[in-house]
Amino acid sequence: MNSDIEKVLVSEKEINEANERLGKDLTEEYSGKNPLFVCILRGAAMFMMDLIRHVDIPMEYDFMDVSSYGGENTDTTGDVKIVKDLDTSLKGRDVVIVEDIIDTGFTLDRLIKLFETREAKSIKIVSFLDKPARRIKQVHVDYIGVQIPDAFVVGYGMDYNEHYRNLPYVGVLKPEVYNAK
Ligand SMILES: O=P(O)(O)OC[C@H]1O[C@H](OP(=O)(O)OP(=O)(O)O)[C@H](O)[C@@H]1O
Ligand SMILES: Nc1nc2[nH]cnc2c(=O)[nH]1
Repeated sequence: MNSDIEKVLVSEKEINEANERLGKDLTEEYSGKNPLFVCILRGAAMFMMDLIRHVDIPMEYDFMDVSSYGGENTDTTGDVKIVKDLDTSLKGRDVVIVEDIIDTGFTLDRLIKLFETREAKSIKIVSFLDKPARRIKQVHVDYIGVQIPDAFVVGYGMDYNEHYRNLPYVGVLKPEVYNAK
């Protein structure tokens, strides 16, 4: 285990189990619909690539980069900025927004409103993690991998100051890691 990690919250085994279950559910729901999976960079990249191995139907994907947290800031600003937009039209498409984590809900709330203006036929959300204790915007998350308590997590795509995204599990950092920065 990485020496900066205090505790593993979601193990590799639990990650694989969640992805298998979610992939099966999405395969059933979207059969015959050629859904467009929209990966919200950067955190959700690892999750989406694992998830779609279990989605056994024709589908497409695209990437969008939005940002509300930056650098050493582990709290939300409520201000969501589009850094890179989609290349694919959403008009008439069954869209699945793929997120790594829903925390305050600000990012998702903003994205859903934006995608509605782009005339998507349907919009559903799959998030690997859900942290309901910190919700400010009430958003409906259709598919959830794992619910976690109120803690700032890293790994499996998620960063602290751009580090730890490559860890194959989700964990909590030791307090001294923050103090050292
Ligand atoms: O529910 P919220 O409070 O809005 O938080 C969730 C968002 O925060 C994270 O992204 P972040 O801005 O950290 O960017 P990153 O994915 O590039 O690390 C995560 O990927 C979500 O998009
Ligand atoms: N890395 C990381 N990004 C987040 N964005 C919203 N919540 C979190 C979190 O717990 N960890």
